[in-house]
Amino acid sequence: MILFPNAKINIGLNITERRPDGYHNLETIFYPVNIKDALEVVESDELTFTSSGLDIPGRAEDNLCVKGYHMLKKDFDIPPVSIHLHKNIPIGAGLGGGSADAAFFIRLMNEQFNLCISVDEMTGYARRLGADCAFFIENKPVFAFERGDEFETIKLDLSAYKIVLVMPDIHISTSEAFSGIKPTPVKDSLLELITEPITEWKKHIKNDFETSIFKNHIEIRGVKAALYEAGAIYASMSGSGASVFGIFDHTPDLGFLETDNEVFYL
Ligand SMILES: C[C@@](CO)(OP(=O)(O)O)[C@H](O)COP(=O)(O)OP(=O)(O)OC[C@H]1O[C@@H](n2ccc(N)nc2=O)[C@H](O)[C@@H]1O
Ligand SMILES: Nc1ncnc2c1ncn2[C@@H]1O[C@H](COP(=O)(O)OP(=O)(O)O)[C@@H](O)[C@H]1O
Repeated sequence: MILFPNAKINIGLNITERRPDGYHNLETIFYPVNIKDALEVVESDELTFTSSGLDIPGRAEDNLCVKGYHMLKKDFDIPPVSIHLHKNIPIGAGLGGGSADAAFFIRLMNEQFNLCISVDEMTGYARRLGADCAFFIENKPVFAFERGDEFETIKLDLSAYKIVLVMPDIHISTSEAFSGIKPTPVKDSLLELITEPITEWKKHIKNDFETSIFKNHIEIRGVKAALYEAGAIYASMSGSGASVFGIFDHTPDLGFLETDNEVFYL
């Protein structure tokens, strides 16, 4: 069976406090976007993992799909499988690509081997693999809170707009990004701010990672400024970076960004 795990963007990201477990409480909007990997699972004599497309740092046994397999194997009588991942979603980008693969792997195994795992249980399994992994089980726009793994569904439909995603040649790991953060409580919750017209978002909706990441990587700040100059209604770095997205009411000409960055018109 083949599934196509998609990326997400974060619209707003407030990191509010450090938790005793070493994680941070945060609030953000997760919104699914149309940039996808391809994930294939075939029953086999032994567990194997191969990949094509973008290079994935780290060993195959540390891939989140393989971790997902071992996690499920403890609780279910599943056969060995050959996993093939074609990687297209940029890595170290704040797009949750690895988390999407892991969540789609759980969904795929559930369907392929009739494991009868409920959506709530799949969400629980996904949460064990990574904070934003749980979002990709239902894969609908949500307000996320606590570690970013508790959700409230929101009505948000950006299909009338053009979303452009720009990936500079810089990769930032999530833990590196958290090291530059001083948590701050929020005045106005994103759950309220997101209901304002998109034209108002620029004034109030921010990503707390931008301050420290922009200080260390001035090029990323430049990409965001360029998106606003090109007419974006709203632009922001996604998650812990390094990708930046712009929301437009038309398809912009961003040819000038394409020499130094990868640009996706979604
Ligand atoms: C912070 C976000 C916002 O979208 O960053 P992105 O990865 O999407 O950029 C995500 O929730 C990340 O989710 P995910 O990438 O699954 O995080 P994990 O693998 O669980 O954690 C990686 C590391 O990030 C830090 N971490 C992550 C989530 C959180 N709420 N508090 C944290 O402090 C921890 O240091 C942890 O060891
Ligand atoms: N299926 C996968 N796809 C991408 N990265 C993966 C995968 N499985 C494990 N990883 C690891 O996760 C790291 C990317 O995580 P992170 O920096 O949080 O990225 P992102 O910006 O995509 O959320 C990679 O460096 C890689 O070592």
